[in-house]
Amino acid sequence: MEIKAVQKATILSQALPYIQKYNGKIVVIKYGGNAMKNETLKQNVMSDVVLLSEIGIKVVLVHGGGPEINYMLDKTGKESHFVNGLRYTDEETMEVVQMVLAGKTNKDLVSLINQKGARAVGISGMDAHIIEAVPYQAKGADLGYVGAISKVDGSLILDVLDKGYIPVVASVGCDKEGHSYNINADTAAASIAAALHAENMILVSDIPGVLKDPNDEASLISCIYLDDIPYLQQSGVISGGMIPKVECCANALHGSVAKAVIIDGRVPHSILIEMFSKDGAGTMFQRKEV
Ligand SMILES: Nc1ncnc2c1ncn2[C@@H]1O[C@H](COP(=O)(O)OP(=O)(O)O)[C@@H](O)[C@H]1O
Ligand SMILES: CC(=O)N[C@@H](CCC(=O)OP(=O)(O)O)C(=O)O
Repeated sequence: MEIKAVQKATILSQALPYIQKYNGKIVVIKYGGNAMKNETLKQNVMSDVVLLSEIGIKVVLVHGGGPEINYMLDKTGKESHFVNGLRYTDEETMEVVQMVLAGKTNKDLVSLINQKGARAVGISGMDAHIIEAVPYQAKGADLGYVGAISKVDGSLILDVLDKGYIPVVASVGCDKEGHSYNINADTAAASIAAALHAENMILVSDIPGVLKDPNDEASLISCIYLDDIPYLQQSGVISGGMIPKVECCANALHGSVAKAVIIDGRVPHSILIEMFSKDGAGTMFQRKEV
């Protein structure tokens, strides 16, 4: 018992400088649908979010909910079709995406945070023009109502933070004519993190990070420099949902976010380990080798 207490005190004393570094700073945490499938895991991640807020860190929670969208589409007999990790989104699919993300998933997370003693405000990228979208058109792909982000207005999020609430943001955007767009949640997190000049953007998934071999969880790449990314893409090391994730980490760093990481939400307190330990967790993205 005594040894455990000493170990805990040591961990806390080592964490103190990091806790001080983040005080009053903005951290954007993107919570992906794959890491929401398990209730215990969800509770753990939300407990960490609440703890960060309690110690004076301004946490912005941006969330996805891909598996839940799949489930609802399945129920209505609609098949999901992905191109480079992005869901082809026709009008019917868009309705389901909006219902799931801005409705069920958003409010479930808000409720969990509130139960843990903090105060969360659930919004979507459509509120107060947070995410202005245009049709996504990269590489000649027509993905229907998938949105690329043309502008972010972070003022509502800043107001919510200043009042001591935790903003919980669903990744749905809107164009100038008021049409809804389906935004990949990693993309939404990176653009919001850049607009708010966040200290850290943490993408929480259910994999250890970027793996050299996606079938081998022990093959974690713990640090990726921006210059390494084209090789990882061209060689096929990253595919599917990892493509937007890696692009987003690069965009966040280009957009003045100090640090971007992909971590494993299945590891208890992985967010705290990432932020408050020397070695961090998962895969960290850096501008250049120093
Ligand atoms: N090199 C890689 N390392 C890890 N995962 C990879 C890699 N390449 C492709 N992937 C895939 O990317 C997925 C993570 O993206 P995604 O499913 O969109 O997660 P989330 O829902 O958490 O945003 C992994 O489950 C894996 O199937
Ligand atoms: C365009 C696009 O693909 N949008 C995503 C939005 C949700 C999301 O990104 O959820 P995860 O974080 O759980 O993957 C989708 O429809 O699944």
